[in-house]
Amino acid sequence: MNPEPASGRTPAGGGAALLRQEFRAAWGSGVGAVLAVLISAAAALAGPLLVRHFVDRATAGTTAAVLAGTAVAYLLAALVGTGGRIGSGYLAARTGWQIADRLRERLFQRLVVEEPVLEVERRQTGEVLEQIDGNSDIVGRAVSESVFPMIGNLVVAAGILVVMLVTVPAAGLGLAVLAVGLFAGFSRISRWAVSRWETARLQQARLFGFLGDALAARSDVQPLNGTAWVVQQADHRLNALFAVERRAYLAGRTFWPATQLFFAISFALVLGAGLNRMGSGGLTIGTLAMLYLYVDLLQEPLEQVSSQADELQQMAAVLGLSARTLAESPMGAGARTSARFPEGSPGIAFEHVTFGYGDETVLHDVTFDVPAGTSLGIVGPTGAGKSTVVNLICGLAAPASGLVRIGGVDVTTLTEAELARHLTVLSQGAHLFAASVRENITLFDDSVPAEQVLAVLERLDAAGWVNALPGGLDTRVGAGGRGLSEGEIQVLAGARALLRPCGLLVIDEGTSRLDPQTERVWSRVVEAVMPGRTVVMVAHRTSTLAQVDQILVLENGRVDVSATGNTAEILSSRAGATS
Ligand SMILES: Nc1ncnc2c1ncn2[C@@H]1O[C@H](COP(=O)(O)OP(=O)(O)OP(=O)(O)O)[C@@H](O)[C@H]1O
Repeated sequence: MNPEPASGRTPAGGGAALLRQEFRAAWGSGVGAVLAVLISAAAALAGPLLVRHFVDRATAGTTAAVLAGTAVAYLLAALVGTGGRIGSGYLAARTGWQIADRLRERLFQRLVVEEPVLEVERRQTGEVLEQIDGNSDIVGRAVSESVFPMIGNLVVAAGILVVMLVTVPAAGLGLAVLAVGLFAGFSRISRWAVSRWETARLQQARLFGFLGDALAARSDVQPLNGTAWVVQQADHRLNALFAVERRAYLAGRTFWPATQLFFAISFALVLGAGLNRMGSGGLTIGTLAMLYLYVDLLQEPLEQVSSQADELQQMAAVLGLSARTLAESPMGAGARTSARFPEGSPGIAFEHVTFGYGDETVLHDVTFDVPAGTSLGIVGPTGAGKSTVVNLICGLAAPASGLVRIGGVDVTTLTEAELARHLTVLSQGAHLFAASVRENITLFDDSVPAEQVLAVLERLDAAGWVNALPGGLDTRVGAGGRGLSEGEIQVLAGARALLRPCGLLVIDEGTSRLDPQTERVWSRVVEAVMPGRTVVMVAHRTSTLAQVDQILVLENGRVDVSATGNTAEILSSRAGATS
């Protein structure tokens, strides 16, 4: 169970705060993993103590029973240590993947669900996926494979230092000073490496964005002989990424010779001091053996710490980036209220609307009115601003000035859910999911009965075609409608729009270039979905324009008043002009 909502904002404090938040969400297995790590560390520390006991008792001539008891205790410690390592490995992996899944969910929520559609579309799919999945994966792997082992290694190292300070104080103190120096150096190098890893992660996301684009454009690129260019671009990006990653990786690895030096100095200091004290009778042979084993035990944690450094630095970089992403407010997030508009077919009004993408104004002082239950066709040359008008009606963008009203209510004050309750869209570019025909029509709403879906298809004259498919309504469709004709895709899009009991319909004719048969199917779909609704249609063909009550002509983002008006008059004047 998540103690916090998946979309909860990350407080100030960046990556560390985010990691703490995520740990709190996976606290059960996290605490278990820490306990298991502490148990295995304690077992590792107990080994040399038991050896000292054994050697000192043996040299003092104790009984075989005491020695056997110590040996059994040693074996038990080894067994507990192994059990602790297995348990911590399992719990650490569990914690890591819980954290990764939650982070994935939060990043998805932020970058895909909360972000306005137009912003999401601006970014490359591969880049967004890499930011969500690639980054969460790195955090999950680092938590399970490096964070918990690192805690165990630090506990073992600290325990050894304490034993050294008690047994050979001067050498122990020297080691403590060296360890503090090593830690400070490591922190410094890490800060540098983390910033390199941040750059590397951003570059990797861009690389994936490019690869996703190249994949999507494959059918265009190949005939245009652009493959070499794509490969060259990918190569260029990979080389740049490799250069940054190499620098970041090397920064982590510079720690390795330092740990080796620390180990060599520890060996010399502790054994030198130990031998010296033994010569003067201040140390038993058992204690010297224990010191040797402890210094030897230090090698593994030190090596692991240096080999895990780059994984931890990458994790820190990713956490920092993710925390910044999660803390940003979605662009254009305004004060949406619980405003509602009346049931039925609401009217639409644009009042002196001006709008631009960035600095470029694309709609200038646009005013029009679509009374409830009537229809408006918007025409105009490419780039005139037709789709932008639709974006404003659908709440995908907000006017820079002026008002867009639906049912008399300012559309920017409506929540997405309230707008979606009243608005349905029919687009020639409708996306079909890799799912069944039925799921594509109901948009995965299992509560809609098959009979209702078939009734809708009947109204589009398509029930026979769907029933003849190998699995009927349950036939699977390829992603983007692969395996279906253009006309069939439009029928499914029409069925989707018909099924939703919304009083407001937006129709987006993406193109006028349809073959005659598909055009006939499209006209039939449009005719079936319009009755009883307020309709705004971006129109590209006369056959569909004939079905609307009014026509609005846009030219360079402005309403061409002289050409705008009642459909019958405009169409007859056009016919007159061309006859
Ligand atoms: N998401 C966007 N970001 C930036 N500029 C955009 C965006 N969408 C459209 N534009 C620009 O806004 C202007 C109007 O575009 P819009 O898509 O509304 O025109 P349109 O009349 O629908 O064109 P078409 O008939 O070719 O679809 C164009 O100059 C276009 O380049």
